[in-house]
Amino acid sequence: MSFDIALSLRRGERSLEYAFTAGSGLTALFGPSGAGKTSLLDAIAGLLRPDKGRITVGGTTLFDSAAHIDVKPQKRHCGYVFQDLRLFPHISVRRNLAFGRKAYGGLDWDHTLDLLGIGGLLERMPATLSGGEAQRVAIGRALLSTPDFLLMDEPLASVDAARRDEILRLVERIRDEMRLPILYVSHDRAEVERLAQTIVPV
Ligand SMILES: Nc1ncnc2c1ncn2[C@@H]1O[C@H](COP(=O)(O)OP(=O)(O)OP(=O)(O)O)[C@@H](O)[C@H]1O
Repeated sequence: MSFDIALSLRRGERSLEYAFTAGSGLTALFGPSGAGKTSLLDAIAGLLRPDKGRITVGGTTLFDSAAHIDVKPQKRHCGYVFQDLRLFPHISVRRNLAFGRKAYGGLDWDHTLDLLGIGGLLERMPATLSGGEAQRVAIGRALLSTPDFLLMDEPLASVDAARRDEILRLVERIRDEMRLPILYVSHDRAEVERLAQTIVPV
C-alpha cells in the first residue's frame, strides 16, 4: 500500500477530513481550490499537525495519534515539490540541487540532471529561470534528496502550455522509472486521468 490515510485537521474555522488508501504508482488528489489538498500534503510532510488520525506511507507509519507516533519532518524522507517551488533565491541552481542531497547511496547526479534536462542551468540563479525551468529544478531538488516518497503540489501551475506536455512526460518517467509512491495534487481532470493509477476526490 502506498498511502493509507485517515485523519482530521483544522485550518482556521474549517475542519478537514481525509480517508483513503492507494496502491502503488501515482495517486492524484483531485478537487477544487480551497478543498484542502495542500493541507493534506503539509500534514503528510509533517509541517501541519493533524488533530487525530493516521498517516502510513509505503508501510511506514509517520503519524498515529492513538499510538502517539509523530515522526519529525526531517525523518519522514519525503521529497516535497511545493506549489510555490520555494527555491532558495540567494544561491545557484547547483547549490539548490545539492541541498539535502545524500552524500552516499543517493540518486545519481548526472542521471537526474539528464532526466530533468537541467544540466545547463547549474550556474544560474533561480530568479533568472523560466517557470518551467524553475519547476524542473524544484523537482530535481526533491529527487536528489533520495526520498522514500514524493509529494507534488500542482507541478504544472507555473508552466505555460508549451512546456506542459514536457513536464507531464517527465512526471510519467519519474513514476515509471523510480517507482516511488507519489501523491500528486491537481484540479485538472485530463491531467489526473493521464497520470494517476488512483484518483482521490478531495
Ligand atoms: N493558514 C491558514 N489559516 C486559516 N485557514 C487556512 C490556512 N491555510 C489554508 N486555510 C484554509 O483551509 C482550506 C484548505 O486550504 P488548502 O490550501 O489546503 O486548499 P487547496 O485544496 O490546496 O487549495 P488550492 O487548490 O487553491 O491550492 C481553505 O479553505 C483555506 O482557506
